[in-house]
Amino acid sequence: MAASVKIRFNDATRCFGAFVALEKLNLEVMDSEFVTIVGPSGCGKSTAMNMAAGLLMPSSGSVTIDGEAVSGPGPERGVIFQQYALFPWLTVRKNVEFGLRLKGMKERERRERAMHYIELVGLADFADALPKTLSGGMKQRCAIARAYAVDPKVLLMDEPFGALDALTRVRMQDQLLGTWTRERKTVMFITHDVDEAVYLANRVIVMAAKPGRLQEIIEVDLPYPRNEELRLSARFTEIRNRVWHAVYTRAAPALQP
Ligand SMILES: Nc1ncnc2c1ncn2[C@@H]1O[C@H](COP(=O)(O)OP(=O)(O)OP(=O)(O)O)[C@@H](O)[C@H]1O
Repeated sequence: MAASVKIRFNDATRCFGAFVALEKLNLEVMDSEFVTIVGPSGCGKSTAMNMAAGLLMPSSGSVTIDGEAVSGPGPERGVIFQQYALFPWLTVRKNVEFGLRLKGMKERERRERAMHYIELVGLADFADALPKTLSGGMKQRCAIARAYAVDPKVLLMDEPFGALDALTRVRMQDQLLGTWTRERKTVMFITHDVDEAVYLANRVIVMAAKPGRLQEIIEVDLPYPRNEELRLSARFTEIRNRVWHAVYTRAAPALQP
């Protein structure tokens, strides 16, 4: 069966006053696809994602999810930012249960469901811990479990691993891919890290600035599951170099003196 379009940006444009932050973005993200978005600072990555999240409305054009125009935030879209945004006074489990409580789920079911996702991200031993006792990587895993628990159709992730050290980051990438392989949500993931963009994605969306716009789409025809060996392969290096070239030579020409 052919994959259906999950998220569609249709000439999506966003201005702030006279400033064009994003110009006529046309992009289709397929159901169950993992796309990453890279590009220089200010190219409209977060603007595009916030429009899909319903946190920002297009000035013209539209963004649809399953063919329905996005008109505000909704439970079918899980949003994860670089800052972990956990409730500091709630334990890991209570944080993960939060959205389920809002949905009116009964306590027992809520607890079971929360624990399932807490185990999935490897935090079972920390279910009763408060966020302040967790490392950055653990907090972000908690945020991911919380997003997954409400069973969104789409995960929107804005530089979720940007604040993590290199080793934790690589581990988080593997864990996220493991979860994605099992659950097959549609994922849009913003990053500044070209290696991360290639390692995770089916396709890398390269954007350019002034005005923010789509520059190029690069297919990543590497098989899943992906692993460290793959990162060292000639094919990975070749694709990484293509993305690098698109971002740093074409989307972000050298700064003028
Ligand atoms: N609320 C706002 N008011 C005015 N300008 C804004 C607003 N939000 C974003 N912009 C501008 O729009 C442009 C695109 O911003 P956006 O945050 O989408 O870029 P980005 O590609 O995500 O950047 P970065 O990689 O630095 O996070 C930037 O020049 C930014 O200054």
